[in-house]
Amino acid sequence: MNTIPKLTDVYKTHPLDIPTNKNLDSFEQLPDTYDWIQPDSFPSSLTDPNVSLSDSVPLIDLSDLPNAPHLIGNALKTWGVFQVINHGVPISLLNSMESFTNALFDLPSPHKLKAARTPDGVAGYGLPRISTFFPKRMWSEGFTIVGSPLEHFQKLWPDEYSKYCDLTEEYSREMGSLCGRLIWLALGELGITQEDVNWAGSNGDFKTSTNAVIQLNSYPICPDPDRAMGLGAHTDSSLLTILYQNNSRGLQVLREGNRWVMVEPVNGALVVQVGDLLHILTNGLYLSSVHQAVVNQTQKRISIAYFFGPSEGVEISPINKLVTPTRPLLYPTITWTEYLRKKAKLFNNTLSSIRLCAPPSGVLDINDHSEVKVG
Ligand SMILES: O=C(O)CCC(=O)C(=O)O
Ligand SMILES: [Fe+2]
Repeated sequence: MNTIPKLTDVYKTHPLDIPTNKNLDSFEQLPDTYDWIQPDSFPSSLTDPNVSLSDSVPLIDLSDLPNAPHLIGNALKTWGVFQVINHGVPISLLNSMESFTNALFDLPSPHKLKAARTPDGVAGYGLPRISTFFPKRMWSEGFTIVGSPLEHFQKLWPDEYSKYCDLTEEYSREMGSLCGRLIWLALGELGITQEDVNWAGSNGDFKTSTNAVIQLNSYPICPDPDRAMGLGAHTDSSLLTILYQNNSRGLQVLREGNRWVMVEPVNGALVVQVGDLLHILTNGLYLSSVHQAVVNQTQKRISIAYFFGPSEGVEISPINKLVTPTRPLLYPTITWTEYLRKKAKLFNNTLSSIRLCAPPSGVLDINDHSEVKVG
């Protein structure tokens, strides 16, 4: 019998019953329940003077050789995020995924609820799981795909489900191979080779040792965007996340723990973010990106996040070569499932809760708010 806990079982021990939003498009005024009280742990957002106008997230051309790997390494050490162009994922595929995502969220509410996520499940339609950690509701809805979406898609599109299954499968394949490529470029910059990562598979392609989750997000037009929040500040639990936001602004990343920077949309670009597990794998050298999504009054926004992580049962620990006398072992060995279980309870305190010793300076500690100015 297989006793390895499954990713889809993460919430079995910690069910969260999050009621879905009313149809957000119908509100002419922001209801009080969505009037966002700035969480005291991070600086506030759009209208905050701390939103930086001068800093911008690195934009890297993957075909720019031999410079790209070095630029990636630098971006991940200092920002934990970059945008990439010439990434090799066909623009037509990105366009199709965007149309599909719009089609999904444009379905009438009762129809979407046929594929609602259960309180102890991971996949399906619903509010962001992180909603429970914030005092007010978020101006967004989401749909999570783990493994095959067949059952849910059959409920949503009884006649057309197979074309959407094929589309998400192709998207997953393309994103998976891009993630593998990016991870090796990023690790190569730290002097890490395939021999140092024994779980990557015999030819290092991660094919049998990784898992993925696709998160579709929708942010309807908001009557009072300065008081609302699309998705509260968080880090992703993945190794790497690739986000497609097309031409719509909304994603902000926390820079040096004290100011938000808007990730300005670039045509055809993908946003690459370090997740908590890559931060652990690199013994804290690559920063887990703290980010949030804000909303706007003029244009509905969608985003598509692809979370790339290790398969169930793969144990992640800091790579030996990255543990030195000046950089002691920061994190214990942990699987993605174990990590997600902790995160379901501890949210943004998870990394610091498992940390084995104080981080050397330069490691972003999302719980160290001493420098953070609260709006
Ligand atoms: O919509 C965005 O820009 C961010 C989405 C995100 O951070 C997530 O799905 O984890
Ligand atoms: Fe995220």
